[in-house]
Amino acid sequence: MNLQVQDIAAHCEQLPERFIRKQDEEYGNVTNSNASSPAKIPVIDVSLLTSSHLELDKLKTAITTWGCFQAINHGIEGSFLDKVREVSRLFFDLSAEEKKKYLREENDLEGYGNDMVLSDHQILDWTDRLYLTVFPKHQRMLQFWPKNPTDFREVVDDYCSKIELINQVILKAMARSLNLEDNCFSDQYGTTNSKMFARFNYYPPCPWPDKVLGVKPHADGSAVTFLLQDKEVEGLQVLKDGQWFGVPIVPDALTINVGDQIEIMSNGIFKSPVHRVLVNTKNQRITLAVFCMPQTEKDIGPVEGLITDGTPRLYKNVTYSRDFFFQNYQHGKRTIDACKI
Ligand SMILES: O=C(O)CCC(=O)C(=O)O
Ligand SMILES: [Fe+2]
Repeated sequence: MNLQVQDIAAHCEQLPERFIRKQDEEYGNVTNSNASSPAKIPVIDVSLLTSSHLELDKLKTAITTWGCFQAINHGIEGSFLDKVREVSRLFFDLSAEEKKKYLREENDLEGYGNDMVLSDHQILDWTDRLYLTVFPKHQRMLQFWPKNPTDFREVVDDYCSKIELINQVILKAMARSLNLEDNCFSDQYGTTNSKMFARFNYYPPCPWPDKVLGVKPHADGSAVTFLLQDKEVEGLQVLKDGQWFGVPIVPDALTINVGDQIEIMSNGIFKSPVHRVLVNTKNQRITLAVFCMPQTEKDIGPVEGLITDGTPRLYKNVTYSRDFFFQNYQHGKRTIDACKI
């Protein structure tokens, strides 16, 4: 039977071999060493992005260097963020039997389960996930949307609609920070059917925290990712200049990072950061990552206005699909490298 990580954490006395990380496993050109420092990830006041040049400059600096920032004053109440955390926790608190109603198919992402196994050599992440397509709405697979807690669906729907509004603000601000037309990034999303996926991540406490990773080093295949961190337990690290930095918890902030698709659209100016997750012996950690991106059928590519004699085009036009992402990820390659000219 396919055990979830939550079951393994509760019942196994020995760490199953499949989870043991290789200390020197490579992803792109990244080495997976243990060392890390606390990070000074920039904090951006979203409410100022429409009026303040200073804040726009801060945003630009943040995403050209770190590729991520902590967003405050984004318009979502702290009490509502707590509600989102609560329904996420209540779902993972359900019995194993109850959660299995939402189990994903073996070779599909949608639904509840641990790592999708893509190859025999794959090292598994110490995490269980619930993965849901949220937008476009007609592509929701409601059989995977928990009925319990009873307000789960409503809260997630509401939260994701609020995230979409923030996404629009951020995309416009990114464009303006480069003196481009407001809509130059959002236009590439297509007028309908742009995509949003929600991934609820559950990291059980782990008796062998040095031997596993919550999530292996990766960059997101999204355009922009919105992460609601656990309120108390840290674990996320981001790679900058070859060094790992811990991402601290900022109360009521959303941790926002650029994904590969904005790196491509910005012709490499904005960076899609490599990140990973560590786990600990004592505390479970629950996060919610929301991935926003253009409709899959649509080609994306660098914005014309950014291509000049001095700054030639760095990326091809590509259709950045989920399959395209996983074909590269499976072989320890960065998808963005396959998009380079
Ligand atoms: O749980 C986290 O802190 C990050 C999760 C993540 O990187 C992802 O879901 O892509
Ligand atoms: Fe990620």
